[in-house]
Amino acid sequence: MSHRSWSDRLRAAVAARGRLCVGIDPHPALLEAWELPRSADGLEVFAELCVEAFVGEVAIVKPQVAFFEAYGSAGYAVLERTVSVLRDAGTLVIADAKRGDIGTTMDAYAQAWLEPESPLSSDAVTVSPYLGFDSLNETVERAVRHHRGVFVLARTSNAEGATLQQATTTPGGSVAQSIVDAAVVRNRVDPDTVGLVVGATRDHGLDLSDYTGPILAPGLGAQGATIADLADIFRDCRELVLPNSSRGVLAAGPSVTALRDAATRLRDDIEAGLA
Ligand SMILES: O=C(O)c1cc(=O)[nH]c(=O)n1[C@@H]1O[C@H](COP(=O)(O)O)[C@@H](O)[C@H]1O
Repeated sequence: MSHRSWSDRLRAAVAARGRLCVGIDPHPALLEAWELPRSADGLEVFAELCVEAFVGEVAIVKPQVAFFEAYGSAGYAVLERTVSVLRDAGTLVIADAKRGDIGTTMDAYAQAWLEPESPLSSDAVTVSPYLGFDSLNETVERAVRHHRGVFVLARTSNAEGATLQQATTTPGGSVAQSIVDAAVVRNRVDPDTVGLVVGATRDHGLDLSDYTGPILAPGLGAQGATIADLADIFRDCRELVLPNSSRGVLAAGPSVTALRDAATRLRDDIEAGLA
């Protein structure tokens, strides 16, 4: 794969095809709506239709690992094929695996998602910093070595995140802000490597003024966030806001044309709304 930095590859992809990150989240209800079996075979067709619809149109695709893992090794085999077909076609892949553990174990997760020779090798992976930001050090170092990215949960889109993420730390400031601040420091060494996850569903209350890296912003559509919300919530840092929608786009399937139209319409609306 390319030896260009993650930052260069991400910025070039966004410049060419916009900021939208479409999710591949094969919920059982969606398999049913698409008249596919709830099995690894159904998953495979679902993923193939998504790939056909999104490749060449959107910059980034984010498969939600949980919906593949639910089918065990057969589901993982589908995920491996999906990730590699997308990447071979020049679409950036963020594996939404949300891993979080002690550093040495995290490094094994990082090996799975970020090592070039791994069958699950992706351009970036989502991780949880809630075992301590420094538990991610080995993961971030591996990402830098292989020109990949890491997206760290800061302020998530779900209501339940608030009590933990908005709690005040010993030095003062919220837990979520401490994650932002740690990302700012780490990115001074390797720009853009540490991305943040900040939900689009509410005002995050974060000071993002020193942060210039990518922000994955889930919550559009099914969780109720709108493009106007994005424009408002991220008013000072729109350049690398990567809005994510999964069910909001996937509801248009199973027609490849309808899926592609839903994705390109949303992509164009986002570009207009965040201009
Ligand atoms: O990391 C994520 O992508 C994520 C973080 C977050 O705060 N909220 C959130 O919804 N997500 C993921 O983003 C996707 C949102 O899906 P939809 O609600 O269908 O658009 C799911 O795969 C979630 O797991």
